[in-house]
Amino acid sequence: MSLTATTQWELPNSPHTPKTTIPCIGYGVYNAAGHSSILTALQQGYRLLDTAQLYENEAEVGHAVISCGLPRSELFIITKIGDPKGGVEETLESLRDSVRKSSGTKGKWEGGEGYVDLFLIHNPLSGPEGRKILWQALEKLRAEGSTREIGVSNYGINHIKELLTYASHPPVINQLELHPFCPQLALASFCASHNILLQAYSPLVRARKMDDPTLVSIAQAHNVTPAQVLVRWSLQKGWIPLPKSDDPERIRLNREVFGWALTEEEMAEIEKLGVGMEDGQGAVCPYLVHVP
Ligand SMILES: NC(=O)C1=CN([C@@H]2O[C@H](COP(=O)(O)OP(=O)(O)OC[C@H]3O[C@@H](n4cnc5c(N)ncnc54)[C@H](OP(=O)(O)O)[C@@H]3O)[C@@H](O)[C@H]2O)C=CC1
Ligand SMILES: O=C(O)C(=O)[C@@H](O)[C@H](O)C(=O)CO
Repeated sequence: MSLTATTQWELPNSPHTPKTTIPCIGYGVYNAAGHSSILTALQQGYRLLDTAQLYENEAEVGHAVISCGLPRSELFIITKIGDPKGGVEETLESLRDSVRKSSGTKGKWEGGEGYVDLFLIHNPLSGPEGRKILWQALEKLRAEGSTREIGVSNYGINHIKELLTYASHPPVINQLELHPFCPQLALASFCASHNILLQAYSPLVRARKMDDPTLVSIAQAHNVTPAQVLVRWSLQKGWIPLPKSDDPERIRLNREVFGWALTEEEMAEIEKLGVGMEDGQGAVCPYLVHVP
């Protein structure tokens, strides 16, 4: 299948018929400057926005959803919760608060129409009991229609195996740090074998490798930037990259990754950059997939 700017992937583990689809690229808002950057991203064609309780900008995402002029059905809004707020019911209230903020409107449980498309557990740090409370609250949120899908982030193989012992449906997505310097090969292959799609966070390696000679030389060959090579590599791996920028020109360019492709040889050359970094040595975020 050829990739285009409007390609959507089906979520194989979606419990819905037809299965929910998700844009193949998104805009991440961690540390983003706010409403104006988010609106620029939407104007430039991004339709997926990735926020979190931690980022303290869910309300700015909600404001953009309401003010951007696009039909809500064209947007895909993701948010995340880090830890439980007591038991399942208290945690459900916290999830609902996020839905209200991120959708910019009242939620269904209070007579409104607000919903998000995907709610993730941000990381596995709350331990086995906490993770179970979070998932049970998320299942309730999905059951009432306040999120279409639920999933995880920074989950390692053991966390997913644990989740599968009590989940009514497997997670649709695992959002991970994924780029050439953090390839997470074993985890990526485990997720693929369980139909869990991968979202690639920090796909630009937080701009730390823009002068890497391999990336620079491949970028020159295609008359693009090293950032575009990183995003295109991620797409061709079958992941959903979430590049972040506050610069309008970079926001535009980071998504100009269609209509050209990396060759198999270039893909393999970039893959080699991660040899020896399979256990997270090249990670730029705290490496969480091995926490108990
Ligand atoms: N689930 C999780 O635990 C995590 C999720 N995420 C998600 O992933 C998103 C992206 O990850 P993030 O960590 O922000 O890192 P990215 O890899 O997207 O890098 C962002 C950095 O790269 C710079 N940059 C962007 N475009 C270019 C370019 N074309 N050339 C040079 N520099 C550029 C940005 O600066 P500038 O703005 O000035 O352009 C910024 O400093 C987050 O916003 C968040 O949504 C991120 C981390 C953890
Ligand atoms: O962006 C996120 O979702 C994160 O959890 C990370 O950015 C994390 O907070 C971090 O990078 C701390 O340095």
